[in-house]
Amino acid sequence: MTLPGAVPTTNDFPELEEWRSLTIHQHPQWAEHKDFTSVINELSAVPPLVFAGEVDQMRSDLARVANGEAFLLQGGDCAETFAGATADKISGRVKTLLQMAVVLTYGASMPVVKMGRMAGQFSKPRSSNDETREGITLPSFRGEMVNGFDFDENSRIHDPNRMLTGYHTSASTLNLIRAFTKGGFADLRSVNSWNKGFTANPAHARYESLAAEIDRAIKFMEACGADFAPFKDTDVYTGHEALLLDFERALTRIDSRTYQPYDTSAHFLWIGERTRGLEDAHVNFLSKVRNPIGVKLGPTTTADDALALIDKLDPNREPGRLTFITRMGADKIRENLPAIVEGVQREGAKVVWVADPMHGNTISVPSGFKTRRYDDVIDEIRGFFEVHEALGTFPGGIHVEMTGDDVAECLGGSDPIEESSFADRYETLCDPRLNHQQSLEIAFQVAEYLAKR
Ligand SMILES: O=C[C@H](O)[C@H](O)COP(=O)(O)O
Ligand SMILES: C=C(OP(=O)(O)O)C(=O)O
Ligand SMILES: [Mn+2]
Repeated sequence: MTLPGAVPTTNDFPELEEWRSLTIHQHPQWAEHKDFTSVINELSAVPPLVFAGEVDQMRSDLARVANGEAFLLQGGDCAETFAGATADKISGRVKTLLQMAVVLTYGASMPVVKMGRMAGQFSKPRSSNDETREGITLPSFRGEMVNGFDFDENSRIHDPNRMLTGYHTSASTLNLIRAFTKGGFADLRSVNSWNKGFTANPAHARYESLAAEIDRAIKFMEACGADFAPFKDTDVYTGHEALLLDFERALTRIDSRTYQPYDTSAHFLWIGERTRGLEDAHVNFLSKVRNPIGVKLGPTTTADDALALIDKLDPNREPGRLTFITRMGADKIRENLPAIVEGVQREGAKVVWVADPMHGNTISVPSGFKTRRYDDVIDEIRGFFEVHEALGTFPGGIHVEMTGDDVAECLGGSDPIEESSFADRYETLCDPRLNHQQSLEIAFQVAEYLAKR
């Protein structure tokens, strides 16, 4: 659609400023910082990280998920780090995501929409504002776009200049994701061959037959002379929690085709469990941009909460606009989810339902590490599938904290991670992630459920 006249600017959209007068939780204390205004001015002028057309494409891909015609895989670090934006680490994560996606595509017999918690996942809501170690209390670490992880007074200051580093690190990460996924690296046959490393591990013998089926399907396509050119490229979208509204507002631009505001910091943005207050700043701001939006729903969510969020964030009931990411905990999902899904069903709204099996299953072990048990993660996913199957709704996807590295942060899996490995291989700055093997195992198990549906 081309509209006549000059393209408006964000100044022509006063509703983009409404959030400023509302209650805002989990926001950095940096408005008085001497560099705050210059940073915001700079961020308001930098090029967008994503284009509105791609955002629209993702919304329509998610509409297919809402309609039960595609499955969503969203994964990446709990908290990305600036130092972690290296070619090796980014390719490890992209590779793992693509490997999972191939297995899920086969299991679901449908396209998989792929989204990294990548290229922008640099800010964290925390349970507590402060952290105390050996009698010293400092502000909590809130992600590298806010403050530093090192436990010293200087590092924990909320510094708006970090938003600029966050922007540039997101840009270089996204550049590499695009290069990998459009430059032949994502070729279906290579991705499938990487999965052979997983099944070669005797601990994963039970997944061999599924892996062999996928391999045979690809060989069959080759034998038939199928053209593999379209399978050399793929789309990997980006998404992060839209926590820092200063940053999100500064990256918002008016699309020259539609004259509508888009938050160009990522394709997809979600609102966290701690900031989803209906009348609060985060819900207000995200209701004003055209991106597909997610909301995390924790164990206290009621059907009325979900319906009110739909009215605010998806008043036109547009499939693909709104994703509910449920994170109840393995022990609560079967009890809490049905009423919410039934309420949404009664209303006739079409949302994407996604399971985050991580955030309701965090525990602390005596050595002090935060962890999650692989079995709880799988159990929450299983509960999510059971509820949707019973209600006739579509379990649209999974959202996991994962990495391509061989870390030891979550317990268990078929090649089990034990607590004794945490001392050497626990690297996350916030929540524990599934390592490469655990991530693939989740994909194989979910593919088995999807194949049975
Ligand atoms: O990633 C989610 C939250 O930021 C995280 O779970 C909060 O962790 P905390 O309870 O240690 O603050
Ligand atoms: C903060 C997060 O989750 P939640 O809002 O569900 O706690 C997260 O996804 O890292
Ligand atoms: Mn997390």
